[in-house]
Amino acid sequence: MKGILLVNLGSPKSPTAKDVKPYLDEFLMDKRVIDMPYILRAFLVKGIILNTRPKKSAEAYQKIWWPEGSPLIVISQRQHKKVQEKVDIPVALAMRYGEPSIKTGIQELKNKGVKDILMIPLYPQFAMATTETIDVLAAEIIKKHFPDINLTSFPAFYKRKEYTEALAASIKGHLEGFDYDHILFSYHGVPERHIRKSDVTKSHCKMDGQCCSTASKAHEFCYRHQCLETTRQVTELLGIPQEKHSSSFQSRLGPDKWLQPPTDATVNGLAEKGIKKLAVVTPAFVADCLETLEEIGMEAHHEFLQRGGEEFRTIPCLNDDEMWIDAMVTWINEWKSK
Ligand SMILES: C=CC1=C(C)c2cc3[nH]c(cc4nc(cc5[nH]c(cc1n2)c(C)c5CCC(=O)O)C(CCC(=O)O)=C4C)c(C)c3C=C
Ligand SMILES: [Fe+2]
Ligand SMILES: [Fe+2]
Repeated sequence: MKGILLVNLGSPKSPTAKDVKPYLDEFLMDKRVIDMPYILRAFLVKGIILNTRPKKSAEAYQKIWWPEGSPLIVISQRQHKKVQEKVDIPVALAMRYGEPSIKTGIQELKNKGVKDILMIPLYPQFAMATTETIDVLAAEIIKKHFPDINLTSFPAFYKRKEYTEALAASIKGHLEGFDYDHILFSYHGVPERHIRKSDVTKSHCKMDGQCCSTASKAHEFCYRHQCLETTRQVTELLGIPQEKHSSSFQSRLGPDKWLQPPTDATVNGLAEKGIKKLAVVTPAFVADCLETLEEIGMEAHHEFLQRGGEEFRTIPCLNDDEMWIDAMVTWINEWKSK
């Protein structure tokens, strides 16, 4: 029998420093997230970051936590339930960090008689820190614990029309009645080094403003290209002119050079340039989470108003939007009928 495994990032068990610490430990000790040799990574994460960040992050989580739990988890559960209602094969949900684990998700499917799994990492754009780490861990788990199960991973879906059309329709709906001056596409950032490491040609990605719009084999695994391409496709579908939109990268952590331009400086710069009505959309996430609800919905919103902006609209992620659920159902049915 065939089955589906949906995988997202994961959240701490509760918004307390005590529960945020092990979550950050597992997350940041992943060599595809902080891609340093083990000794250096352990020094940076266990010796420095874990001393102060859990408390600061817990405070941020407390601001966005829902009575039912972490928004990322609750929304992922809603997505899981809706997809399951629309397909006739078992669907399980797993998280890369924390619970429910990928191993538990595969076990759940196996218990239902599944031998052939389509795993869908819930990230529209490929990144070493997201899609790749899920693929690698799932392959290790299969090899070690479930050698009789066949697993196929669904690639990043940034250019599938079901996704871009669902995103465009959702943005359109959320912009209704809002006569915005500018719309910012804010993607989660990654260090520039991650882009170079994923460059299969070893020479294409220069982060020079040209490479991502020049056709290359590198783009299959270029996060920056896939983000900029997401913006291009969606703005084209919505007819948003060039001068009314831009893209930026949020959530920088650590001393490395991250993708440019940063969202915080971009939002501040737009306000200082006289933009009064700003909409922000976050297409690197398919479920609202700390990065969208707090960093954009609260922090960026506040900074924009402080600098003379008048109206700020955070466009929700796709969450359990029907067109998005139907997009996943279409991909599942296509795979199922192969
Ligand atoms: C080196 C650090 C990080 C990289 C690289 C990174 C890439 C990356 N992350 C997401 C999606 C999410 N990240 C989230 C939270 C989060 N991310 C980092 C660090 C890196 N992310 C940290 C330390 C945290 C935890 C919160 C904090 O302390 O700031 C989340 C939210 C999770 C939640 O529980 O709500 C998501 C989702 C992507 C897509 C990405 C690369 C493309
Ligand atoms: Fe992150
Ligand atoms: Fe590029």
